[in-house]
This record gives sequence, C-alpha cells and structure tokens, in this order.
Amino acid sequence: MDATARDVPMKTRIHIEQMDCPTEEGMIRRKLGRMSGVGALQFNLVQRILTVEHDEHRLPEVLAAIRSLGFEPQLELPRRRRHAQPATAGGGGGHDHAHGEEHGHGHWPAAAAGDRQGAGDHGHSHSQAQAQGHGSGHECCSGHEHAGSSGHAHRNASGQDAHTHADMGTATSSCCGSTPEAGGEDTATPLHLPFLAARLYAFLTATPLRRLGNAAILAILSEACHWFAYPEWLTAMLAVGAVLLCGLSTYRKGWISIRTGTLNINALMSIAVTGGLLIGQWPEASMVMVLFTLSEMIEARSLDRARHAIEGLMRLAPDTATAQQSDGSWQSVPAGEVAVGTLVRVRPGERIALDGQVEQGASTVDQAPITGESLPVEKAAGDPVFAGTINQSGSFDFRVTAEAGDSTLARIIEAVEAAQGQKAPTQRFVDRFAAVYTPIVLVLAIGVALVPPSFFNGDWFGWIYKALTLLVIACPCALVISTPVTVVSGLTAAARQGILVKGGVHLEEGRHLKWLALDKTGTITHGKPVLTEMAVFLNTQVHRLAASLAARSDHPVSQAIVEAFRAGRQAGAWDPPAEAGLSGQSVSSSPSVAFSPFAPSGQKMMNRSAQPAAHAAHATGPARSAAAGQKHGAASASPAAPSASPVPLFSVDAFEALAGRGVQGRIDGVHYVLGNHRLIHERGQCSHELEARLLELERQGRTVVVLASEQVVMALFAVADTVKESSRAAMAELHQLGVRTLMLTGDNQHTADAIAREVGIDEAQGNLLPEDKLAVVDGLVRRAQPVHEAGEVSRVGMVGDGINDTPALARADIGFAMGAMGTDSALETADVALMDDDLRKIPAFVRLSQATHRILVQNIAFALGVKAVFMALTLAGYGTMWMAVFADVGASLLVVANGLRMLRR
Ligand SMILES: Nc1ncnc2c1ncn2[C@@H]1O[C@H](COP(=O)(O)OP(=O)(O)OP(=O)(O)O)[C@@H](O)[C@H]1O
Ligand SMILES: [Zn+2]
Repeated sequence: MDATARDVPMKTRIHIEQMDCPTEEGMIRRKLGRMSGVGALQFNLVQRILTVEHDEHRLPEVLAAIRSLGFEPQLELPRRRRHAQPATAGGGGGHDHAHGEEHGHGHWPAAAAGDRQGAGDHGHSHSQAQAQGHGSGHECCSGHEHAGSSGHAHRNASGQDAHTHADMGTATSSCCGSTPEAGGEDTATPLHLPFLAARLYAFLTATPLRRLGNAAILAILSEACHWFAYPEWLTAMLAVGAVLLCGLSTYRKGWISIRTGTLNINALMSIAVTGGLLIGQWPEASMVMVLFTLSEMIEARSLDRARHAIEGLMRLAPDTATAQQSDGSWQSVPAGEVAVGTLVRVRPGERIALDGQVEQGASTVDQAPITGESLPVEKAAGDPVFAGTINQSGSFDFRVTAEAGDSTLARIIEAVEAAQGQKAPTQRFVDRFAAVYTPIVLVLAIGVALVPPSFFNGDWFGWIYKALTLLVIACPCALVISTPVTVVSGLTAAARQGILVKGGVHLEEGRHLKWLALDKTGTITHGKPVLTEMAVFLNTQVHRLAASLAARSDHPVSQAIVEAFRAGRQAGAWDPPAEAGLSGQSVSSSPSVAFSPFAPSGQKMMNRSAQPAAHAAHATGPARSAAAGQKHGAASASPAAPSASPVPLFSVDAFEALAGRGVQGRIDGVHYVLGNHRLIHERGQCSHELEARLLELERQGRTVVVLASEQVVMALFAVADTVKESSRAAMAELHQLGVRTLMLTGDNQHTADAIAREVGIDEAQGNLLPEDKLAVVDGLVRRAQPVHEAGEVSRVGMVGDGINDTPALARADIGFAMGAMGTDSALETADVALMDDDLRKIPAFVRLSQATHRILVQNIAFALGVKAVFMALTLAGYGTMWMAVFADVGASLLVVANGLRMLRR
C-alpha cells in the first residue's frame, strides 16, 4: 500500500452487477492491483461485491478504473459504522483493519441519508455513470438491462431491497430517458424513418425478456428459412438481427475482456458466434447467442436466490417497533430510528425488532431464528431479548441495548457475508484450474482449426466449426460458479441452525474433525453448580466466612456457596449470632428457596439434594457475567442485588483471586483462603483425613473447596454441577461421526473422570490451568501433523465459552465458542460460533460440512464430465455448437440448483 499519502486508509464495498465470473475478477484484479494507494481487494462473486482497501482520496480513481473495464460500479451504502475493533485471532482475514471505515451492505434500513455522506463519492459516481450512459445509447441501455433484471428479482424477494435497487433502476432509466421507454411513449413524434427505426428497436428491446424473446423468434425464423431453403440472404438477415438484438452486451463485454488480455465467456462466445456467421452457419450462430443469453439470465436468477437467502435472515427483524415517546405515549416508529435506552413494547405474537433487556412483563420467546433451537425460552425482567426472535403469548416492555444495525442479528448477517468473501479451499482450487483450463482449450481450438486442414488435408470448414464448438466448451463458468453457490448456501443453512461459521474454510474442514477438546464448566455442564455437602471441622461461622469471601468472586463454585448461604439464612436454618462490628456487605435472600436445616455442630457432614429451584431463582444473577470479559474475574463488586432482608456478610480486606485455585482475603484481621485441593496442598495444610474426604466426594463428581485460616482447615464445601442432557446426546453423535472427545478442566481429576463417565466422553484431563489447556490443544494439533503428511487430514477442534478459553480456542484448527448470542467477543473470536449452548450443534456442523463437500464433489465432477463428453463428441464430429451451449447452460443450472439444495437443510 502506498504510504506517501496522509490519507486515512478505508474500505469501500462496491457492487458490480456484471461481476460473477472469476475472469471478471481477474480483469479487475489486474487493473486495480497496479494502482498506487490501493490495497487488498476482496471479491465476493456471489454477492457481486468488491471490497477495496484504498486511501481515502483514491475512490474516484478506483471507480473510474472499474468503469474503464466496462463495469458499472455502485457504491454500497454503509450499513453501520464499525467501532474500531482490536484485530481478532484467526479467521478474520482481511477484516481487521482497525480504523477502516467499513461500508456495509446498503440494504440495511438504518442506513439513513446522513450516513450516506460516509460513502464519499456516492453522488459523484452516479453522475459519472450517467454521463457515460448518454454518450452511447447502447451502452446506456444495456446498463438498464442489468438494473432492470436484478431490480425485478430483488423486488420479488424483499421490500427493503426493492428500495435500494429501485434507486439503481431510476438512476439508469433516467439515463435512458432520452430514448422512449415502454410506457413513456406519448411524446409527439415526427415520422422520420431513422426515428421510426429507433422507436422499433426501443420497443423490441424495452425489457431484457422482450429483447430475448424477439431475438429467439428471429433465430427460429432464420432456422425455418434455412430448412425450407429460402434465399440465403433472408436467413442471414434474420440471424444477424437475432444476434444484434440479444448479443450486443455480450459483444461489448467480450471486447473489453479481449482488450484487457483476459478471456471470459463473453469473449469466447463472441468469437464463436462471429466465426459461425463468417462460415455461413447463420441459424446456428444466432441460436447459440440466444441460448447463451438465456442461460446468463437464468443463472443470474438462480444466483439471486443464494444471495437472498442471507437477506432473508435480515428480514427476520421487523422494520418498525412500538417505542415509548418522551411524553410517555407509545408509537410505532422505524426500528432504525430507535435509540439505545428507549423502552419498546412487544405484543403477543409479535417479532422483536431490536436487542434489549426486559424491563417489565413476562413471556416466552421463540429464539429459533437465531439459535436454531425451537424450544421457547422464558423471559422476565432482566433477561436479554434479541432482534428477530418471536414473542409468544405474553407481552413485555424492554429497554433497547443496541441500535438496529448493531444487533446480534445484524452481526450474524455481517459475519455470514464476511465469510462469503473468504474463498474456501475448493474454490481456490477451482479458480486455479479455470485459469489454466480456458487457455488450454483455446490453444486446442486453434490447433483443431489449423492443423488438420493444413497438414492432413482436412476440410477447412468442418475443422473450423469444430474449433468454434470447442470455444463454447472452453468456458469454465458452470464449474466455477458451482463452488461459491454451494458454500454460500451451506453457510446460510448453518446460520439458520444457529451455527455461525466464519468462513468457507471451516465449513470445508469440519468434516475432517477427528478430535474435539471440550471445556467442562458451562460447556458440558450447566455451569450453575449448587452446594450439596458441607463438612465443618471447626465450629465457627464457617459458611458465613466462606460466603463472605465467595461473594467477591463470580466463579461458579463461589457463587454456589453464596447462594446456599442466602437460602439457608432465609429458611432460618442456620442463624449464627450477629457479631457487632463485622457486618459490612450484605446479601439478599431469595424467598423462593427452601434450605434443609442443619446445625453446624462438630464434624458433621450434611447432605442435601440439589434443588433446581435454586437455579431458576437466580438464573439471572451475576454468575459468569460474560460481558465482564473474564469469567472468573474476582474483585467485582458484591454481586448481590439489593433486596428486602439483608443478611450481613463480613467485610473482606486484601481480597485476591488465585487463578485455578480459589480466593483469599482478610476478615477481621485474620487471613483466610477458600480454594481447591491444589491450594491447600501447596500451603502444606493437607492431611490424610482431608484427602480421604475429598476423594470420596470427588468420586461422586463433586467439586470441593476448602476453607482454611493460616493455622487450620476449617470446613469443606462440595458443589455439584449438572450435566446438560444435550451434552450426552452430542457426545454420542460425535462418536458416531468418528470424532474423539477430550474434556479439559481446571477441576480435579476425579471429578473430571466422574463427569466424563456420566456424559460418555472418551478422555478427561483435570487440574489444568488455562495455559495447560492451551498446551493440551497444541499437543493434539501437533499429534495430528504427521497424519497430514501421510495424506490424511485430521483436524482438532476445541469448544469453550469463548471467554477464558480464548488461547486454546485460537490454537485449535477449529475453535467453537458457545452461547455466542449474548457475547460479542465469542461472535468475533471463534471460527464457529454456536448461538446457544447446545453441544449438538457441533455434530450438526460436521454433518453440514460433509454434505457441503459431497455437493461440491458432485458439482465439480458433473461440470467437468459434461465438458469432457462434449469435447469428445465434438472432436469425433458429433457435437454441434448449439448442443455445446445447451450443455453448458444445463450444466450451470444443474450445479447451481444442486448447490442451492444446501439451503434446504
Ligand atoms: N473463585 C473461586 N472460588 C472458588 N473456587 C475456585 C475459585 N477459583 C478457582 N477455584 C477452584 O479451582 C478449581 C479450578 O478453577 P478453574 O477456574 O481453573 O477451573 P473451572 O473454570 O472451574 O473449570 P473448567 O476448566 O471446567 O471451566 C475450581 O474447580 C475450584 O475448585
Ligand atoms: Zn493433598
């Protein structure tokens, strides 16, 4: 990139309607690649969007360069301004340009007029396009053809879209304004012959479809003339008329491509058709042009479907929301105009328009559009709700937490679009293949035309005809388009199931998954443990001491201890004498929870069953506050919510979290620790008796922490986390798919083993610090390496909640982050983000990957097979030009349709 300019580097997304073939990509790449002040180029042929990194003031030059190739660049309206984001690990590719202004896809309704100015030269580009259009009627009208055809298709699919594309339509048709248009023919007309001819032409070509239809009629008439042996000049005229009617834009694009030294299908077709006319194959040449144009049109339509699948996701969020106004009234306003902090009302059955937090009321919400999980989720005050999800029978008010363009849904769509921009490996292979295939066939064609007649006394006419047919076969379009359509469809299908794949690469690699490392807490288990046993060795207020320390941490184990203390207090089961001077923080108690009574006397072990009610009551509590960015962050303020009957906790000084071990702090001048076996052992406070007790509990799958002062071990607390039902099913499915599973946890080995056995995990490793988890994943990846060299690919995945497992997730070949719906970081750092925390999404992902691969292989084999068959037929003298076109059209359509099948998954 040119460093001389003090210009701000920026990214601009440019829509180029005519760009859907890698040869067009090649042309643009060659042209822009040489320009100074222009950086990375990213092509999305399915969306037909080119993302250019360039210095700010270079935009007009970039647009001019694209125009010089005969394309009509349209600046995409910015969907939203991205806040500067730290570069993300992995996947990100070209997207982490920190201060680049990203011009998003313009279809987002939030892209208000004010934002437009961010697009810099928007107006400029249009006026230029118009100026150019007026220069030549043909060029201008062929521009109209594009705008018209896509505008039509878009309108079918979505209202919002129609808006943007209607814009495009008006821009171009106003350019055609000087030519009479269908429907606008009421001006007084002098009866000059050229003028009449122009009128006739305009009428015949008013819409692309009419133009093609008329061309087809002429071509058929020409065929008929030939058949009935009418004079040749009539046949010829009809054929030439047909070619002129539908083939001008093909000729124009072909000419540009030849001029710039590339060969695209337009060039090949132009040569073939012209050659056909020159050797007097009138009807056939015109038929080829008609069929080719038809195929282009149908292909564009089918591609539209793939493209719109993603916009379909976007339409999940309604355009309007019922927002509270400053005077307290409720009014329906465009969702894009609702500011963060506004109160929005949701009626029964309504779709939610924005992300927010429930303030009052309660309901169940179907979150399937985002998570793929159709079981409705209960929502009450404090719970997050998401744009695009569907409220069921209740109603509630929520406070908006993100603008429309910043919602989780918007981010998902953005991620899917970004993923499309990255080429999957197969796509790269196909592109490389196409780059050599076309020239080779071309050389072959020239050879066929020249060699047999020159040296082997062949018949010139016959061999030139064969050569022209080969030219038709030479275009790799069916082959090339099959891959992106399939991958994009796969990515979209995944997104619909709540699986956000951040690039075609991961979708292709998923089927190679051989090892999956899993975090335990919150990934396999619910991550909301409850206190089940407590052993008191010293008859003091151990639970209160422990809870006081624990209240400062949001580690799930600590939370369980605090929770039980609150609950016990409420039930009046355990009522230590309040000590003056020790009260500081307070903890509220939850009225809905009952606690079995116990007396803290002597060395007594208490057992109580885990109470699910305890979960529910505190489900919205601060445990694992994901947004804090650090799962087990200590030192956050007391997480207790202010409420009715405060129970005094001791105030804690010098509080500290000990990573992977527990917490410590001073209470009333005495230093205490609350932590796991490792911590007590390291402090030399372990005993045989303690170890025996720990072992007993750990074998039952309990996590045990010990409370100790400097001198003495005072109590132990055992908590039990429950395994998600879905985890068990997920492991079974994974094993069926040949994936081996390995649990990684900071918890002790016995607990790890017990839980692994319960869920059916192959292996478990306990006592791991976060860096150890990274080392284990690293070891797995390395172990897979020699296998790769032996030719077999095996990939290592790691799944965690994406908050404290980030290094290990990044090291894995495929990093899966769970519960991504509420957390931005997980959405951004993982290779694959699972919107909820259901592990069954991983086998689902592997199966999608397998299906994608299957379809890719089918498509490539089919496209190449058709080419091979026709090449053989042609050389053997059985192939005709129009058969070759027909086969090419058919092949393109079939591979696109096959790729689109992925959408139905
Ligand atoms: N703040 C804390 N309060 C209580 N116990 C703690 C705390 N921090 C760590 N521990 C103890 O240390 C162990 C290891 O903690 P660590 O945070 O490394 O793993 P984890 O997150 O609980 O488990 P996983 O790796 O499965 O997510 C815990 O099981 C717990 O016994
Ligand atoms: Zn020990």
